[in-house]
Amino acid sequence: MVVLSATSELTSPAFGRGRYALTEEPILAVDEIRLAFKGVKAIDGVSFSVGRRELFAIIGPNGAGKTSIFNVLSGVYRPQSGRVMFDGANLVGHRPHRIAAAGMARTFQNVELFSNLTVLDNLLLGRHTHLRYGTFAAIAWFGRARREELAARAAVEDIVDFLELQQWRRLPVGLLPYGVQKRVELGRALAMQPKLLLLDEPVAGMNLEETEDMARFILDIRDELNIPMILVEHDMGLVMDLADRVMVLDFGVPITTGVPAEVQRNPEVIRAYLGEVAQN
Ligand SMILES: Nc1ncnc2c1ncn2[C@@H]1O[C@H](COP(=O)(O)OP(=O)(O)OP(=O)(O)O)[C@@H](O)[C@H]1O
Repeated sequence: MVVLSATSELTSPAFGRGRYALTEEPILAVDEIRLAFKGVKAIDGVSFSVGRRELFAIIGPNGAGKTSIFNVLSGVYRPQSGRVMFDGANLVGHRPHRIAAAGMARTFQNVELFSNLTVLDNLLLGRHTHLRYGTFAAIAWFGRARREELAARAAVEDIVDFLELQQWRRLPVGLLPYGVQKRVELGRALAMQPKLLLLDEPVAGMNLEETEDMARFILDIRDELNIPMILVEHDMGLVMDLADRVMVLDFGVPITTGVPAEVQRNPEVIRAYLGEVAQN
């Protein structure tokens, strides 16, 4: 597995002021969001921002509010208060499909693909948010419809190459090993040409080899495709190796946010989270 040292990158001239340079407007700025379910405070005043080249991780014990944050960002839940500025616009109150079309793509804890469709068709469905032709043009198959369809197919083939899915491209997704299905799901999110990618436990249930492959693809997405990401993941080794910064949540409240080396040393984090893991 590639091991990144976020601290050395921050001081490296190659990254200037770091991946979350304050001079650059962040792709995402979350301001004081709160969400409660019948008195249960799932998110209790959370603020953070994500830089345009950053891999930002959110960790915390079960029930800390990680998935709820993803659900607020992607429009599944509407927070009772707070703002979610995405590329300069407040997303609160927008429906999930509008947020996806604005450039926020998401993968899920459980594989959510059409298992009877091939890898290529699943990826083409991800691309669907970018097709702008109407029904008449689609039926007549001319002009813009044809051009856009050809562009979509070319983009999907690029993703197949990038994620090394060639050998499975014409097979139904349901027949593929779990680790490959998770990769196809990642591909479908990439097909949306996202400005920000939300990865919800991308290596959950994977064996070591599949985890290492996924870690490599995540780094390539950041470094070659220049797509910023938010990673929610229970695999601490993966988070500490990959993330530029980590936010630690406990009971819906951030305990700390910083580069992995700092976060790992924070006594409150050790007590609230890492300590708990160490005892298990
Ligand atoms: N739809 C819901 N209705 C009621 N309570 C909910 C709902 N969704 C989440 N919660 C509660 O909100 C809190 C945060 O849950 P959330 O799923 O966001 O945590 P998490 O950090 O993602 O946990 P895990 O690591 O187990 O996935 C928990 O107390 C949970 O029970």
